[in-house]
Amino acid sequence: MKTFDDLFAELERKAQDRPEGSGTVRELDAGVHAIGKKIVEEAAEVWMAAEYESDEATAEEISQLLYHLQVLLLAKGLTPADVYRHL
Ligand SMILES: N=c1c2ncn([C@@H]3O[C@H](COP(=O)(O)OP(=O)(O)OP(=O)(O)O)[C@@H](O)[C@H]3O)c2ncn1[C@@H]1O[C@H](COP(=O)(O)O)[C@@H](O)[C@H]1O
Repeated sequence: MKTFDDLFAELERKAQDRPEGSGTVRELDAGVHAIGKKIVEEAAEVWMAAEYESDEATAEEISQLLYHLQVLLLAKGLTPADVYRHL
């Protein structure tokens, strides 16, 4: 099972190697403004799923929100350690 840190390591490699067809590369190229909009959209989907959908659907929406937050970390040159420091 993939963890938060596993996913971040994978996305760092994608950002570096820029493989064809990577959604992460596409999103990084779109920039912080576009990534921020995805985060807001996914956060709303988490809220709606939690109120009106199943636990499984909620977990899936949370995974997508975490993914987009990680893309924002990469776009800003931050790492999970920069976040963990504040937890
Ligand atoms: N975990 C994710 C992940 N979660 C969410 N997403 C993206 O976020 C979108 C969210 O889905 P929605 O249901 O909101 O879809 P949507 O609004 O129709 O999406 P778009 O039109 O914006 O693509 C998905 O279409 C994906 O583009 C993800 N994209 C990639 N990953 C993982 O990231 C890694 C690298 O992916 P690539 O860079 O694409 O190779 C792989 O391990 C992937 O599994």
